[in-house]
Amino acid sequence: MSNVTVCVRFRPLSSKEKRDLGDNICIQSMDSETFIIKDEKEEGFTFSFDKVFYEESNQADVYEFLVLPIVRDTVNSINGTIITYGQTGAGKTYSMEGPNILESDEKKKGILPRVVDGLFACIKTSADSTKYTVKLSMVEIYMEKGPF
Ligand SMILES: Nc1ncnc2c1ncn2[C@@H]1O[C@H](COP(=O)(O)OP(=O)(O)OP(=O)(O)O)[C@@H](O)[C@H]1O
Repeated sequence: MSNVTVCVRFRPLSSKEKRDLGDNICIQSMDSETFIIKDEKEEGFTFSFDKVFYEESNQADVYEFLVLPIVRDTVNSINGTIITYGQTGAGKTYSMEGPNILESDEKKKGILPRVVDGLFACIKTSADSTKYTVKLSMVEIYMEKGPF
């Protein structure tokens, strides 16, 4: 795997989307790395990623595959960055924070609270007596402007 891991995540349709558009989706899953999008003429286009998180995937799946390796590297002084990218309503905030940044439901909490827990859990179990300084920053780029 390269130094950059690129995944795609599908979110479930909202009740409004189901009401307005029905619950047909144009995605056909091939496997955990590949899916096909069918256009209105039923022509299929195949896309592959390091991992595809389908709509039934949960926050822990995303954390374990994508984020935990970065957390582990960080404890070994290797910088890491996690970027969520997509149109409005795609699910960036949900993946990063969870349904609410103060989410206390273990299953629903997003990447950010898991990173903080994971980072300190890794430091706690590290065998040697290394002294750690932890710095973490978050930025939002909106309309190609920022960081905010
Ligand atoms: N994997 C998911 N499972 C369940 N609900 C989800 C999931 N991803 C997103 N949602 C829901 O979809 C809605 C839109 O998601 P979210 O606010 O995260 O989008 P966003 O990409 O951050 O949008 P914006 O760019 O407008 O801030 C929210 O109500 C969120 O709770």
